[in-house]
Amino acid sequence: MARFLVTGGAGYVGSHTVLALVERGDEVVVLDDLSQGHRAAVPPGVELIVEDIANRERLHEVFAAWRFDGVLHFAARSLVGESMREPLLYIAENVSNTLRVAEAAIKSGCNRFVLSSTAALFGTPDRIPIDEDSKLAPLSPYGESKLMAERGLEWAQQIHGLNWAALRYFNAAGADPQGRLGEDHDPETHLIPLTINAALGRGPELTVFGDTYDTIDGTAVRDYVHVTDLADAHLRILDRLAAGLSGRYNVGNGTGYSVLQVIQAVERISGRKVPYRIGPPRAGDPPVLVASHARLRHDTGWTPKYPMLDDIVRTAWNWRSANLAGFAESGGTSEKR
Ligand SMILES: NC(=O)c1ccc[n+]([C@@H]2O[C@H](COP(=O)([O-])OP(=O)(O)OC[C@H]3O[C@@H](n4cnc5c(N)ncnc54)[C@H](O)[C@@H]3O)[C@@H](O)[C@H]2O)c1
Ligand SMILES: O=c1ccn([C@@H]2O[C@H](COP(=O)(O)OP(=O)(O)O[C@H]3O[C@H](CO)[C@H](O)[C@H](O)[C@H]3O)[C@@H](O)[C@H]2O)c(=O)[nH]1
Repeated sequence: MARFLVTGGAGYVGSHTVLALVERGDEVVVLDDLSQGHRAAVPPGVELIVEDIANRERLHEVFAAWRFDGVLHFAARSLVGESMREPLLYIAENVSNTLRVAEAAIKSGCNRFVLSSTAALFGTPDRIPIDEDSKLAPLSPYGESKLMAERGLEWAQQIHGLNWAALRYFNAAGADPQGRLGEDHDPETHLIPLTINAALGRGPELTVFGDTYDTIDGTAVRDYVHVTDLADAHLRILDRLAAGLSGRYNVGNGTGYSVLQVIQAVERISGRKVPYRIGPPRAGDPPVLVASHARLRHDTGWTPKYPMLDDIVRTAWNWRSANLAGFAESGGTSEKR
């Protein structure tokens, strides 16, 4: 059994990963300021420290007190659109917070670090599928901030011997197949929950951002990867870091689906019509993002257990239709900044 700190562990991808760690018998402490996360997303028995990771002194105290074997760093600002309005805030916060967590880890002797990174590093990719050697050219301050964080960690490896990995998620999607957790952001910007809310009549009609791309039906194509598969990638990477092996990995299914295909999947699974209209393309949206996960599979044996879009959408639909008000229904609160 090992002990891990999970920053942002009350959020979407973090909470699913916490659950997977607990299920395999690891001890977990969550550090989250609940600006987006939910108390109810933290499993019973897991210590939740409500704190801003920008608090350097507190970080050092937490690392010194718990002597972690590793840290999984999810906490970040992660809205691409917001980053286009607040570039300096995004870069300053995401980079400095990541490096603060790494600094506290190193100082306490904890030398396994996993960074939640992103496909947004690649901007408009030079080839599909995107492998780890594809050109890095972020189109947003959000993507830039994650690239800079990766570079900082590389220096920490060279100079301090930190074993670290960047997991560059493509589009995290779906919900715990047993229905214990799901996706609940405020504001929600992600396609699948927005489409489900539109089908449920609980949100506005969906706007499809552009239908004139050079794709199967003119709408943008993304690689939706099940959040439980993402969680599994973290567990495998932690084992690899224990063997002293660092690396950067793209994490996606290797299959792309268009926005209209997602709408059709939600209609199939829910049995309801999705009200939508076609709008203009969203600034900075690449037409197609699809991952090669060959490196991750080769190095860790990872393969997606839920690669089919219908399965991804079904788990998201099951959770949302059973929790119409999200985590608020299970007594959870989000303590907004
Ligand atoms: N969801 C995706 O499709 C996706 C894709 C690529 C990368 N990522 C990255 O994965 C990570 C998790 O994404 P998510 O979708 O689960 O986001 P999320 O917003 O659901 O989770 C982030 C969590 O971090 C917490 N947090 C934010 N700032 C904090 C701070 N300063 N101090 C303490 N806690 C703080 C929030 O309260 C929240 O619980 C992020 O780093 C994001 O950039 C997500
Ligand atoms: O109302 C909407 C919302 C989204 N989309 C489209 O649906 C697709 C998926 O959009 P999301 O906003 O769900 O996700 P993104 O691909 O924009 O962004 C995700 O992947 C990025 C990597 O490229 C970042 O990592 C980011 O954090 C993560 O949310 C895109 O083609 C987008 O244009 C719509 O048509 N209408």
